[in-house]
Amino acid sequence: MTSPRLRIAVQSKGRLAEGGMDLLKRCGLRFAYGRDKLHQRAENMPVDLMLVRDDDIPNFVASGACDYGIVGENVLREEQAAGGRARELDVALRLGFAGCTLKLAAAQGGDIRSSADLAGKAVATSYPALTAQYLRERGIEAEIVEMRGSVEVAPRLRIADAICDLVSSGATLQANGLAAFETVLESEAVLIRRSTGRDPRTDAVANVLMRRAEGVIASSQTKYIMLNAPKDRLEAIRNLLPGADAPTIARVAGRDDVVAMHAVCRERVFWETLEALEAEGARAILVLPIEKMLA
Ligand SMILES: Nc1ncnc2c1ncn2[C@@H]1O[C@H](COP(=O)(O)OP(=O)(O)OP(=O)(O)O)[C@@H](O)[C@H]1O
Ligand SMILES: O=P(O)(O)OC[C@H]1O[C@H](OP(=O)(O)OP(=O)(O)O)[C@H](O)[C@@H]1O
Ligand SMILES: [Mg+2]
Repeated sequence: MTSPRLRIAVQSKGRLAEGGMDLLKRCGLRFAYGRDKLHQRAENMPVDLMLVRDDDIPNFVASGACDYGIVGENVLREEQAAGGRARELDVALRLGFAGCTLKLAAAQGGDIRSSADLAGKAVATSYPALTAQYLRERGIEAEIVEMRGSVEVAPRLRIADAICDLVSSGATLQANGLAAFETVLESEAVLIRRSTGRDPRTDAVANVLMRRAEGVIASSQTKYIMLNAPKDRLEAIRNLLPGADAPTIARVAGRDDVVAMHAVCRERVFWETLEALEAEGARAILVLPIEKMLA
């Protein structure tokens, strides 16, 4: 008897779709070019993708229709706060993209500046269970007004006094004259699965993909830095490298005063870092992307 194929639920279109497919491809999965918009069969591993609405993903995984799913943590936690089968799920891996924050916000310069000010008021949100839970935990009684989207217009329409919605750049809040005052949840894309009762055969395939995904995620946040450093500034330069393990030091042909330093930096390398390195005497600074990494 042939082994079952691993079924992963991925958003069909939207903010998680591209990042999810991109991650899976970088983990080595190859798909036949777009024959079916709702189902993609990997050619080189026993993996099928189900392309669905993101809101359905927690329940598809909980019910066993799919084995794993890629979804925003906000959607997972909302389904869990609402009760039901999503409570049988856990986060197998944090995926490091689609970062956003679920925040309470109200009119800039208005009377509502903290959750305590929401007593007796109305809060519009697409995340009614998480919002209610947050307020309940603080002993605040407020009315929840559920909206599917465009939540930021609610105060202007006098549907609600405040909102609880996702914020990324903050541009939507600002455009609507709103200011955030508290964070309900920090979110990013996550890989979810049932906590118990998984098939060990499909799980073995998932484990291979997760190990690769860890490498892809780590390498996308990691850079390889090469530079020439004056010998007497080595310690200062080394201390400026963000999240670097012990660097490699090598001789530079024909130079006694300078060495080459190579290091893997596990944190983002900003222009400011390069300028600070240069100020310490580093020269020929190269920042290279790392394509794959197994730690
Ligand atoms: N402004 C944002 N910046 C970054 N990530 C976001 C932002 N808004 C939402 N997200 C994340 O991306 C996920 C999907 O957002 P998207 O807008 O594509 O969903 P949707 O409109 O519910 O799509 P669907 O049609 O599949 O139901 C959200 O659940 C959240 O985790
Ligand atoms: O902080 P920003 O970068 O401005 O992003 C936040 C906005 O993005 C999302 O909306 P989306 O575009 O998905 O529209 P929606 O209201 O239909 O959900 C979210 O619901 C906010 O409205
Ligand atoms: Mg949705």
